[in-house]
Amino acid sequence: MDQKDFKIETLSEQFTKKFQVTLTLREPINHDSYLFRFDFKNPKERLGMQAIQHIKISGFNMKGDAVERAYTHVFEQDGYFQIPIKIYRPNVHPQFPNGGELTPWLEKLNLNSELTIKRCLGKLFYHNNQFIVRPKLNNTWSQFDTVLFICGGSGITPAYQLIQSICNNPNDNTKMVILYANKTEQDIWLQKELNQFQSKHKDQFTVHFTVDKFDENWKGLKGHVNFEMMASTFPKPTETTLGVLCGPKTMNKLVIQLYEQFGVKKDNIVKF
Ligand SMILES: Cc1cc2nc3c(=O)[nH]c(=O)nc-3n(C[C@H](O)[C@H](O)[C@H](O)COP(=O)(O)OP(=O)(O)OC[C@H]3O[C@@H](n4cnc5c(N)ncnc54)[C@H](O)[C@@H]3O)c2cc1C
Repeated sequence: MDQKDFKIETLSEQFTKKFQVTLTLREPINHDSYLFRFDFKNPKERLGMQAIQHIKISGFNMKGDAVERAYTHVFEQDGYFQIPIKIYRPNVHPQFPNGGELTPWLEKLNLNSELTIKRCLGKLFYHNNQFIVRPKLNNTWSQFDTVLFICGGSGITPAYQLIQSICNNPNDNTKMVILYANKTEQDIWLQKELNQFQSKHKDQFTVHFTVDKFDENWKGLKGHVNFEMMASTFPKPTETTLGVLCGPKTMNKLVIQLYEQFGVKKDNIVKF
């Protein structure tokens, strides 16, 4: 697709059609997360979306009510795609005795079950070195020299999709720096893959991990993301700096304030 040909309306069918996929694999990643694999009926089919778009999975809560949630695939090949999913189990967190609505159902779903998904247009559209910020409201392509990311936990997946797309596009020299926050090192998703992107694209991509709890072997950053951490890891923002974020609600609220305080233009701050 060429930039000039892009119109949200032309993609509307892609984003309204619901279809069935089969859960074929659920491999543990750590204590509360799995890599889910979903297969299409047609072994040649793909999600075929631009970065950064997600899907919505429909399912049920424990009461049997229909629930829909957003997920971002991190890998796809002909016939299937994979998504890491964190499970919010009941009776784990004192504030949330019932756990999450959809993910406990996903954890218990039998392999080879069919489930319904649909493709969705996210808050940022990337194609060929250019972006549309908030594509539901705006049709203007912009170019950014630098993309800053602040992600927490499972919020890495949309960022990873964009990092992958930019690093794999030889015509895109956009610089990227990510601050990725987790409770412990075991909670970090895609650590190996992010480190590999950093080694392969030294001049373009830098990743910084920060964790709340650590032992004496931990070499990364420590504690919650704050202004000082941003100042020591991010380049000074300009008009063409994009600041993206994806994490838990309370973290997102703080990160938006931090980006503004750090000098990222308000219009260039995007929450996935
Ligand atoms: C664009 C986008 C892409 C996303 N991509 C992914 C992805 O690739 N992978 C992924 O895992 N998620 C992703 N998410 C998050 C996902 O959409 C769901 O919000 C998440 O799976 C929780 O769904 P739920 O119905 O189980 O929980 P909900 O009922 O929605 O409740 C979730 C909230 O309840 C609280 N909570 C409930 N139980 C617990 C518990 N045991 N411990 C701690 N807190 C608890 C937390 O505040 C948590 O945020 C994405 C979200 C967006 C917006």
